[in-house]
Amino acid sequence: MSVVRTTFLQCPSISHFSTPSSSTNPVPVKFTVSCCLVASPAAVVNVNVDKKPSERNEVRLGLPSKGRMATDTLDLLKDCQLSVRQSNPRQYVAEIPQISNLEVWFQRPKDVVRKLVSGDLDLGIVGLDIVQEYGQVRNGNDDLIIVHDSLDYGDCRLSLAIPKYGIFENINSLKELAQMPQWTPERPLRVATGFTYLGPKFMKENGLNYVTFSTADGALEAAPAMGIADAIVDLVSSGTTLRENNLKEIEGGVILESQAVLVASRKSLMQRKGVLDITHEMLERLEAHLRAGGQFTVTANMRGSSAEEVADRVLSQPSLSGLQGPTVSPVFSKRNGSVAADYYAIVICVPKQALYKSVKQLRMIGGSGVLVSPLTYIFDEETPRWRQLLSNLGL
Ligand SMILES: Nc1ncnc2c1ncn2[C@@H]1O[C@H](COP(=O)(O)OP(=O)(O)OP(=O)(O)O)[C@@H](O)[C@H]1O
Ligand SMILES: O=P(O)(O)OC[C@H]1O[C@H](OP(=O)(O)OP(=O)(O)O)[C@H](O)[C@@H]1O
Ligand SMILES: [Mg+2]
Repeated sequence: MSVVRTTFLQCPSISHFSTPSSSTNPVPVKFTVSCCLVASPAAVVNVNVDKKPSERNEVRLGLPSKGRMATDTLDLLKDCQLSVRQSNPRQYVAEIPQISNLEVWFQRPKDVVRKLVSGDLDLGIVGLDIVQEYGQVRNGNDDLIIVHDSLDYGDCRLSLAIPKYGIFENINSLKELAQMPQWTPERPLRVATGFTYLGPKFMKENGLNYVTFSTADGALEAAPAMGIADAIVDLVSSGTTLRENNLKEIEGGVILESQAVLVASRKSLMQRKGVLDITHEMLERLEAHLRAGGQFTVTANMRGSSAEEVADRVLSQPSLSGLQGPTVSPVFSKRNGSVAADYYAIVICVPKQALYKSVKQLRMIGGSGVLVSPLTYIFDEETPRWRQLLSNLGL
């Protein structure tokens, strides 16, 4: 018999228990809620308050209202020429003037996901960890669709960590942790986590049977040293917080790699007018911007007998093929009264990491006057993510 029990360390407004279950049955969970709900005055703005959610005509995008994702999300949208216009930082509704009929709602990341599930939002940008934790992906339910899975910020991982000291000193893998004789039904492994769905699911899937869970709102890394827990499941990025609290990650202990994602409600995509078009536009802009972020445009002059001969020289170098081969144009000059092209200008896109290598290769084949500029957007043919979304929707 396994023990998977969840109690709260702090802020005991919600108690959350589960009864012991066999490993094949889902854990029945009972919630006891003992808090009062207070409507936030700022959330009651004069937008559609008299309409049922299904009756609204506007498309709604949920963005993180606070925390480390908030600014980065606004910056990313701005870089895609989708600046969010918020008349007052305390107002939770805003607009993106570039996209008509779109309302932006600022919410806590977990509420963005909950509201996507409930149909009160249509699109959202949050961390993948939050989508997996709160997105009801739980019962094989595919209400939410990840439209863009790597927005290139908010990188972190959800990881199990244990103390470096005491009985854990020589434990370096999940397998070793599971095999420790200390864990029994009477004295289970105590894990503190804010991820009360993903944490227990991971432990169960990995055969850790005698485990009990508790949760807190922050500073989880203190729980082992305080004697409240043996291990924690929390987000890690640089690893500094773990290190400073004498904790370590172990082999096999990464539950999820996360970064910011664009997520949509399947129902909205299929049923609400305008959602699919707005999703397409956002996806195109995001892809074009993110793709460009990794590249420079490089131009150089090269002496040659013809455009083909110059192109041949450029293509002989592995780092100079660009996105679709080089653009080669004649540079005309007047000599002895007649116009001739002795030089050619070449334009290529080069991955940022390969810049110096590319410049050296250009020089080697006779390139001079090399100019390097940042790229803002690369709009390619229809993005694979769009095709994937349509096929996911059966369209
Ligand atoms: N250390 C980190 N490094 C990078 N990204 C992180 C880190 N911690 C969290 N994130 C990402 O940022 C998201 C928001 O985290 P943030 O800490 O801002 O909010 P929160 O922890 O839910 O709120 P709060 O800390 O105010 O209770 C997370 O869901 C995750 O995707
Ligand atoms: O690996 P690191 O770079 O040290 O980051 C990890 C820390 O970042 C997050 O906490 P956050 O700063 O969001 O504070 P919180 O505990 O209040 O959420 C997370 O909960 C870890 O504590
Ligand atoms: Mg945090």
